[in-house]
Amino acid sequence: MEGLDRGAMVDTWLKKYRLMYLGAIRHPFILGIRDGSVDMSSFKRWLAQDYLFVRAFVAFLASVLIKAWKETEDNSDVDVILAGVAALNDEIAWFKKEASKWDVTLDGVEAQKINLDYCNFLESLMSSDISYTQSITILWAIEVIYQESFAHCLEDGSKIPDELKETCNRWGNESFGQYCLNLKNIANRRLEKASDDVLVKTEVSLLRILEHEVEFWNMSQGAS
Ligand SMILES: Cc1ncc(CO)c(N)n1
Repeated sequence: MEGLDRGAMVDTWLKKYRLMYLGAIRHPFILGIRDGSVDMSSFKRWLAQDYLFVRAFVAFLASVLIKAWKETEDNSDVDVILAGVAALNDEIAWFKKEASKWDVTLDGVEAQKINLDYCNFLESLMSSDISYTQSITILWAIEVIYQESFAHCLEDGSKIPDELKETCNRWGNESFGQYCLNLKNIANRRLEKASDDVLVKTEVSLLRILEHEVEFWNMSQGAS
């Protein structure tokens, strides 16, 4: 794609798909958490389903780690991803603790169709046929949507109920924001040198992630 400034490919895409992106990071479910009107049964459904999603996400992250190890020269990308792996370890423990606080059972909970579809898509992205450039960009997209969604809940004027503050902090905190920025910088650096084929594949999968993320919030509010 000659003539296109690829220095900040990810930012170009965010502009191009701004409305869809806003649909994901300013979803009514998130706005409900921010203003305290969220239906607690929706929150509990989200909690159990997201736990299942995160278990699949662990495997996806491991696949990105392997690609980074194979395809990068120094250790810096691997270190960024490894920090993400460590954070997911904490996250899984947090889900278990949070679920018991809300009397939500995680063992034996069944994934809803929307969740299964998303997990299947994620699994297709774990294949060794998918380039490191595409996977790191997808990793960034999945993380930044949660980061921007929950950071918005913490911004001025929010009325989040006390018992949901921990959830918002988990993804809305500054160090998670820094992690997302690190992922974004890696993605931009890789995309700058990517072939047109990789660029097209990455853009298409990025759009699908946006759709799956919106669907995931819809599911939390009862869609099936
Ligand atoms: C559905 C979904 N997307 C993104 C994240 C970020 O970790 C998550 N936990 N769940």
